Amino acid sequence: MTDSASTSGAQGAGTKAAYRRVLLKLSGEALMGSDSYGINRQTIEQMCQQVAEVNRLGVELAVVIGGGNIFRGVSSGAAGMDRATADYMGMLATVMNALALQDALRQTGVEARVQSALNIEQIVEPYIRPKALRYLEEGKVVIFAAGTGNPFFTTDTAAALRGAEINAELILKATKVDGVYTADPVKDPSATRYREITFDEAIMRNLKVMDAAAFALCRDQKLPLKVFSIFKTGALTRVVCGEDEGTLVHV
Ligand SMILES: Nc1ncnc2c1ncn2[C@@H]1O[C@H](COP(=O)(O)OP(=O)(O)O)[C@@H](O)[C@H]1O
Ligand SMILES: O=c1ccn([C@@H]2O[C@H](COP(=O)(O)OP(=O)(O)O)[C@@H](O)[C@H]2O)c(=O)[nH]1
Repeated sequence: MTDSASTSGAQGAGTKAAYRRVLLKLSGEALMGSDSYGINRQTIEQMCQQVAEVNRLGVELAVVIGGGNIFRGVSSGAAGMDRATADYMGMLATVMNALALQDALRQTGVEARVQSALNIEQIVEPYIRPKALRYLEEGKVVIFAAGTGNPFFTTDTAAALRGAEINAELILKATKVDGVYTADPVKDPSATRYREITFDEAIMRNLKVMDAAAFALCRDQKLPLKVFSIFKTGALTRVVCGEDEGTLVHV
């Protein structure tokens, strides 16, 4: 936990934020909600409400959005394709999600800017770090699209990378499960949830809630990570307020 809340002025409706700047990794696949493809309207609206709440608390929020709801380089739909080509398609999928999220946030009354790691300037502005920092200081949500801009990576790694670049105090991984478990809870119902765990232990135990490259980058940069459910109402605010929610992964 940081002590920045006292200096951030991040207060609202009796709730006090524990962080000044955070990076939220939003799973593309989780955006599908109960659908089998694309973006579920109810899920994205619910997420936008939560983002708006955090924005109102005065917390600077950047988002890295995934693309698994549309295309994944390693999916069966990409079987037989050149891996790098499939990954570029996956990155383009994240740009579509970023635009959808920006639009949904605008409808919720939150100003957001999209920056892409791949140049598609007719659609979104390119990633320019100082500009992203300026937007954050202005209270705008910055959505980082196209992952790291490189094939063979994931948006989890992009979250760790951008989180380190913008000096985020915490990476928030909003996903389909409510934390890190002793085993994949989808496959093993007897798995139990950790309240906290170190990066080394998570890597050593091969707990696959985030890929190893992302874990390693967070660990090396001493960037703590909270894993929590995208579907639990109010969970994002509780995490940002330092409450007991999900799993904290730390050095
Ligand atoms: N030890 C574990 N604890 C929690 N989730 C796990 C674990 N091992 C595998 N998972 C799976 O990892 C998924 C989240 O990671 P990932 O596939 O990267 O999803 P996302 O689309 O959120 O990036 C969860 O839905 C869960 O089923
Ligand atoms: O830096 C990156 C980020 C993403 N991707 C591609 O984009 C897809 C979608 O991202 P991801 O699987 O991380 O999305 P999520 O799991 O959040 O739905 C990946 O499968 C990769 O094919 C990539 O090649 N490089």
